[in-house]
Amino acid sequence: MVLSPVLGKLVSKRVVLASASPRRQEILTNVGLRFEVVPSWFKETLEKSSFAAPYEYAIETAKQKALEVANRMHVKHLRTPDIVIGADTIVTVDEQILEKPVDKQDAYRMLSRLSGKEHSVFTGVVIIHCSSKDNQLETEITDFYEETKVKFSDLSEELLWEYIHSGEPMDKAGGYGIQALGGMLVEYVHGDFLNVVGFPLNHFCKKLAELYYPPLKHTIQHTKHDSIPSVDTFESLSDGESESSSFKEHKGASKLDSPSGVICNSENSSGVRTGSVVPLENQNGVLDSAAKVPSKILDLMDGFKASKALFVASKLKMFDHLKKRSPLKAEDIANEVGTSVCGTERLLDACAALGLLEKTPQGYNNTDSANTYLASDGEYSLHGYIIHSNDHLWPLFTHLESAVKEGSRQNHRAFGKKTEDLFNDYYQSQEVKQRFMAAMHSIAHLTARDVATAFDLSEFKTACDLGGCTGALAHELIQIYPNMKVTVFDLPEVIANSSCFQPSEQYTAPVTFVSGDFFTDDLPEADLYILSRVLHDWPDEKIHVLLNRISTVCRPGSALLVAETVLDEQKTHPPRTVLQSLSMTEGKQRSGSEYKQLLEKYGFTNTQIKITGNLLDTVLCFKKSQSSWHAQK
Ligand SMILES: O=c1[nH]cc([C@@H]2O[C@H](COP(=O)(O)OP(=O)(O)OP(=O)(O)O)[C@@H](O)[C@H]2O)c(=O)[nH]1
Repeated sequence: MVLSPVLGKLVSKRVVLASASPRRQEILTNVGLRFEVVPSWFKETLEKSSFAAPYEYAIETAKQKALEVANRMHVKHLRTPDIVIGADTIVTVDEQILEKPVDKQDAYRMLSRLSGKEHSVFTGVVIIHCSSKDNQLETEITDFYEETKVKFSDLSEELLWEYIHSGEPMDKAGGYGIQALGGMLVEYVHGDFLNVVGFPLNHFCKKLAELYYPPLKHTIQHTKHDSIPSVDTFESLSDGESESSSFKEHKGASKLDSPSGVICNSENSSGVRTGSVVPLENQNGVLDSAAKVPSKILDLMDGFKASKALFVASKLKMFDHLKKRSPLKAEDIANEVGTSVCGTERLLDACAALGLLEKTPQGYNNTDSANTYLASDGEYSLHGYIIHSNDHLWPLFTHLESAVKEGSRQNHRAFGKKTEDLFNDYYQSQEVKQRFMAAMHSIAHLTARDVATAFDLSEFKTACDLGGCTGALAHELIQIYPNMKVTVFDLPEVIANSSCFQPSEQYTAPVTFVSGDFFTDDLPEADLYILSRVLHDWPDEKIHVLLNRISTVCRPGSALLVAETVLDEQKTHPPRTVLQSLSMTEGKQRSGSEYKQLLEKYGFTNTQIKITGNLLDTVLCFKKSQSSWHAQK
């Protein structure tokens, strides 16, 4: 796999695409980049005549779009992204810049100018690395542009108007979409096709490679850096926590003239070359193919060890101890948690190797991520979900072979109980119940902001989160939409245990908790119903009952918001969700078109899907009027 490592460097980062363009989202999603979409509010009104060249205008517009999003996220949502990507596509012909047509006449004006001629398409792209210092947003901006030449055939008036009436030109630079009907107008394309569509992917990957893996200084004159460097060089770099510092080191280093100032992936952190790597490098600082190892496969082989190390360190509350007091030596932690010193030291070293802890001569410290996500009182603690993964999912996955052979969930093998009995257990044992709720709360709290902001929900005055468990999403909704009244509807046993998960702050409009079973009891009235991480869990018969009931209580114009991870149409992405299916629940994960189809069956229309690039995507659909729904059935 030659392409992914450079994008893989972004996996552990909060990446935001500051663009409403569905094409940009698709291009980046298709190559496996996970990102959040936050469309920019920057109005494209810069004075074109003040730029010496059209590409400067495109770059500046892209920069303003991205900066607006970075600032807004930092100030308004108190969430500083790691990276914001912005882009702007323009067309130039006869020294004029064409953007998106404002109406059909404007589209006509643009397309008739392009008819029979060659024009240029420029996309300016900006990558902003953000950080927060003393609550101030700090940015490092990288920009570039790409030009592609496109020639149109002579367009007859009839063809031109037929194309305009298709509606395609309206949201596209220059008034055409080369990827669809507009492709029929094109005689030739010289350059990157995706640049015309709105995002120069090839140049973007090269830019990332340059940023994250600058070539060794002493080899620069030998290196024609026009392709994405080879994989193993990248993969030998660590991912995760240390990434941002490695980016800074590389950036700083690339500005230095002396080769000794370059910190590269074949040097250790003290700048000393590691013996085994040096002799294997070719002139470009890239490992020779004879020395290549299948890193990805090796990582997969070892993945279970890493998971278990994380689970055990979490279960033993090592991250909690280190959050309270650090640095701590292995003996201190062993004493606190009652484990052997030698075993504890090995586990702590493993956690340091995985980038979860820092090891210093004074002892071990939590990384920032460990404080935020792994300590049980961390702001976005995943502790509950990690314990659930260890105690519940791990035993199930050890029986994966039987699960695949039999095509069924392996609760009987893993826990000696049938699925139904195990489920009932959840609501009998207080400890298991709390553990399960803590797991659900971890994920709901972590994803609440994404789900609540994927669409503008301010038009809804009342919402009901069906199966809303601890109310994590409900609390986020009332924070973002202070005029909204939110009800959480869940089983009585769940509601009875939800009080310990409530945030300490007081809200003016509190969340209302109502107990009931959404398969049998009356559903509270609401303008917006929410099903977050519900549908994938249930078999079709149950989903039929649930959606039928929601559809019946939903008034025309009311809406349903579904939060799930939406699979790509091939159902191989995102891998986390595809792997989740292996637990063989009776439910299933769905693609965007499957959700759309499913919801339409129950009278929901105008389905919009937002791929957030994070843990949960969202699907919003509206209830049709009864008459039109029945007419269709
Ligand atoms: O052949 C094609 N050419 C252009 C496009 C699409 O056109 C728009 C260009 O507009 P802009 O760069 O201003 O981007 P917006 O859509 O307004 O989104 P932002 O939120 O990023 O400003 C872009 O969507 C291209 O994809 C096309 O589809 N085909």
